[in-house]
Amino acid sequence: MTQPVNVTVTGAAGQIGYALLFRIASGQLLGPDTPVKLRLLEIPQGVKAAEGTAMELDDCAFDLLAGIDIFDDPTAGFEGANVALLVGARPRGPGMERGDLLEANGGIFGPQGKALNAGAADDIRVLVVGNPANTNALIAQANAPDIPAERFTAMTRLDHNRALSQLAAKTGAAVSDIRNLTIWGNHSATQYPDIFHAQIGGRPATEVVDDQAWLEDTFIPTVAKRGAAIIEARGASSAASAANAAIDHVHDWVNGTPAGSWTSAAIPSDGSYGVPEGLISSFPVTSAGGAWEIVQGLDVNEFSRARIDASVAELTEERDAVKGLGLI
Ligand SMILES: NC(=O)C1=CN([C@@H]2O[C@H](COP(=O)(O)OP(=O)(O)OC[C@H]3O[C@@H](n4cnc5c(N)ncnc54)[C@H](O)[C@@H]3O)[C@@H](O)[C@H]2O)C=CC1
Ligand SMILES: O=C([O-])CC(=O)C(=O)O
Repeated sequence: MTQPVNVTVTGAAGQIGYALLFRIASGQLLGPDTPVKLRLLEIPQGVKAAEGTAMELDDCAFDLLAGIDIFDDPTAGFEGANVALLVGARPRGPGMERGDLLEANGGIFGPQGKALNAGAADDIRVLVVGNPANTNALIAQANAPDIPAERFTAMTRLDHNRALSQLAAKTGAAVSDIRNLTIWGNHSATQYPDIFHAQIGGRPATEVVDDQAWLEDTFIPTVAKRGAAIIEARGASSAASAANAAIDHVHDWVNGTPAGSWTSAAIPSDGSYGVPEGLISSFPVTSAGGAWEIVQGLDVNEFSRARIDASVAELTEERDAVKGLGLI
């Protein structure tokens, strides 16, 4: 029998946690042959609810679930972790931008970075979901100097999936016919969903869409502001779709992306496409052998350049702000 993989989930008693844990335990995160041990990390007030969720996980009798432990101490929670999903953080409410959460949430990720550094397994892979995700990932990474920097990533897969779905609805194509969309930049309203390299059924997406006004005035703002639209409609921020995207991100990171297509993830920049080295920014990425790689050599037109630059400028401001707060 394969050794179980230790998966630590923070914010396990929250709404994303509730949508996520059952899917991890059923094998959707790592695949149908990999048993998992869940390590649920909560704040003390969240432990009782996490215990309730653990009871329900038991009641599913998942074949692949090799154990559940619950912690309120990050050092214990990340001990031996192979995969860490950093979800636990405050969600925004109506009228807020995700960056407004920096002060409330930034303080969570330094201690968690230190705890990961102290005790996580050598192959640790970290996905930050808690907002503002890119900059929180930067904070965790800065506090974990012994972990390779590229193991810290932030989630823009939900934005990517939203863009796929909007483009499918506009063109009547199946989602599976669409390839090589990209989300660039920050998981915020400045993100840039780029269809200039995308293909639909083998044809350039721009040619199939053939509607620049829709691209500028509908597609880009709909994708970029979808989180706020969900909050407005549901009265709470997206949960099941966020959990789904976290599953997609880690699944592809560990198991690889399909040949001939890429996805989007926020990973540390190596300076590609003019994004300052070290910023955790969303790129077109493929994964092979358990590592993300930025797709190279794409032409970036003027329209795209301006939008990528604006989102990267916001990331730079957030990095400077957390420097100012002494978090990195
Ligand atoms: N990157 C993305 O695409 C998305 C990010 N998010 C973000 O994910 C985060 C979580 O959202 P929800 O689950 O809806 O929130 P929630 O409020 O339902 O749950 C958050 C949970 O985290 C726990 N928590 C708080 N501080 C913690 C700490 N230091 N350690 C461990 N647990 C802690 C809380 O007790 C709570 O149970 C929010 O910041 C939200 O904005 C949400 C949707 C998409
Ligand atoms: O919008 C929010 O605050 C939650 C989130 O990140 C999303 O749904 O993309």
